[in-house]
Amino acid sequence: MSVEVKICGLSTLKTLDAALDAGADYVGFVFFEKSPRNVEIDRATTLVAHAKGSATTVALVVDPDWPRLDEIMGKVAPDALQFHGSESPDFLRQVHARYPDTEIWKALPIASQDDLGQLALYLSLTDRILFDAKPPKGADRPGGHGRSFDWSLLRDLDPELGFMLSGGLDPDNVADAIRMTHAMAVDVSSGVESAPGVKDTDKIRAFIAAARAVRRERAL
Ligand SMILES: O=C(O)c1ccccc1N[C@@H]1O[C@H](COP(=O)(O)O)[C@@H](O)[C@H]1O
Repeated sequence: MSVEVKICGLSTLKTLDAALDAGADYVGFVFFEKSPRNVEIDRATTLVAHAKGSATTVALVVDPDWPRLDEIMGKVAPDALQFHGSESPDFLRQVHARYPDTEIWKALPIASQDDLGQLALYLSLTDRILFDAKPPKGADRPGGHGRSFDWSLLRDLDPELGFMLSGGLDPDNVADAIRMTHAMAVDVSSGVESAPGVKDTDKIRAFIAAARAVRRERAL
């Protein structure tokens, strides 16, 4: 069984190449000014063009307005949009109508069993659900804090949902996270950095190798 890997928050060619060479399935770029991983449109356009065909390119956005979304879609042209804010199901329906060829992903913040109730609202509208930890109180961004949540909350979910697990993953814990949740895909940002926004090529390689090792074990 194959575990897919996304490396998010890339902003340089060197670290993007490290992720691609190590076999990342997805590479993510953050379009949120308050994030230390925010990338400008011109740089993102270059990075996405470089990655096209090697990995699925994902633009992470947070409650974007239409001009911002149109700019990202018009210039950067990612394969997928990862909505990481409070976007409503109706808004995502409108995004799909406007960009029918683009995958729509939705991040859901999880801290308790009740939070899984959101799944029913978004499942049929999205190509992928991503579970993330809730941000700390007063945080100025909804993700990318290196915080994990109680993975056992996902234990009874149908792995066929194809959900992606994120939040506080790193090379040392990703194998346990996959074994416990049966996630079909994992996503990391802080856990492969040497400082906020500074990706570390050794950690990227170690993370992908650790996730791939679980794939081999599960295939035995
Ligand atoms: O990375 C960010 O700065 C960010 C900003 C706004 C929303 C989401 C963000 N990151 C995403 O959050 C999850 C978990 O990240 P981490 O591995 O715990 O750092 C992941 O999808 C990030 O891409």
